[in-house]
Amino acid sequence: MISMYAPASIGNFCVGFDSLGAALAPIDGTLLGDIVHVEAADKDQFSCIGPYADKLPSEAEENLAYQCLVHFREHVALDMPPVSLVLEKRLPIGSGLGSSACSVVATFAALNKFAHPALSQEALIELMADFEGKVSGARHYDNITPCYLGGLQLTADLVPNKAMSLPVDEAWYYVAAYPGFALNTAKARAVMPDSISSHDSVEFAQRLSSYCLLMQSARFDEALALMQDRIAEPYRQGLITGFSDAKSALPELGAELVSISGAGPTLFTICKTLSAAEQCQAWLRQHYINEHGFSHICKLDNQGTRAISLGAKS
Ligand SMILES: Nc1ncnc2c1ncn2[C@@H]1O[C@H](COP(=O)(O)OP(=O)(O)OP(=O)(O)O)[C@@H](O)[C@H]1O
Ligand SMILES: N[C@@H](CCO)C(=O)O
Repeated sequence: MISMYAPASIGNFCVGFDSLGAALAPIDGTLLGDIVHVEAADKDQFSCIGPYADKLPSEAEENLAYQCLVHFREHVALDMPPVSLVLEKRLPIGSGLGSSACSVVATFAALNKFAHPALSQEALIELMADFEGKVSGARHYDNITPCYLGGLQLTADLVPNKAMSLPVDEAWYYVAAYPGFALNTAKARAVMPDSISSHDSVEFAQRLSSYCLLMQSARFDEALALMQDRIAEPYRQGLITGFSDAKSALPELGAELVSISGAGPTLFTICKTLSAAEQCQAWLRQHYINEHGFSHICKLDNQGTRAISLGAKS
């Protein structure tokens, strides 16, 4: 059996709306992401299990992982033997952690490993983006490529091979806090204006290009000082109860940055020390997260999607 794990990710990464994303690895070893199991069977079978399986439509046809299987069989690997495909749905839906991307990436990566079709990495990434775009309201790569390739990725149609990896300060910690309610990505996109002014678009280009060059030059603190989201956050923060309070409170506890993860409602902080990350997490547990939420202190996941053995930590 092939068991493929795909990690959660932060879309937008504050300065890179639809263009910059990072994969997350909780420091306690928790597998924060979806797992897909594929093995040979007498006929194609699909099932969805795991803590968030009951939050998805019960019809297989409406599950992205099943749709990926059908597409793969009909258009990519026509001679693939029948398979049993099990999606272990471990990320909440509409969380801002790239939940649909996780299912799509884990499914295609598992099927790709099982059937070995002649598909380039770029073609596989495009296929993944097509399927994630079906539910999020637009086609973008900023959850897909960090989830698949790991690390921090500059990622878009114009980027060579769809993704370029950026170096990061390995000492930084990221606290990801899911408050316990869903925010639909399409809804969070709909509150944004259709167009932005030439001033704002020039500023966005300056900020993102400077950020990437500074990161590439290992001038991490200067890059961090540029981290502001003027594209999505002003419009989305009103959809996320508690975000403004967290944005005000956490810098006093050592957060260098507080921003929305993807379309929200998960927020993330960047901290330079573990003790600052722990203080931020304690505040978030008390003030931001309800009984259905969770938080993790993370590093970036530099491995991305990978085959795991079934004894792996959950
Ligand atoms: N395997 C799947 N994983 C996640 N969502 C799925 C899956 N299959 C179908 N869906 C549907 O896709 C939609 C996903 O919504 P949305 O894009 O808001 O969530 P998301 O991908 O979890 O968000 P985010 O990227 O912010 O974590 C929901 O309507 C959900 O029912
Ligand atoms: N870049 C996407 C990510 C969605 O998780 C958005 O912000 O809408």
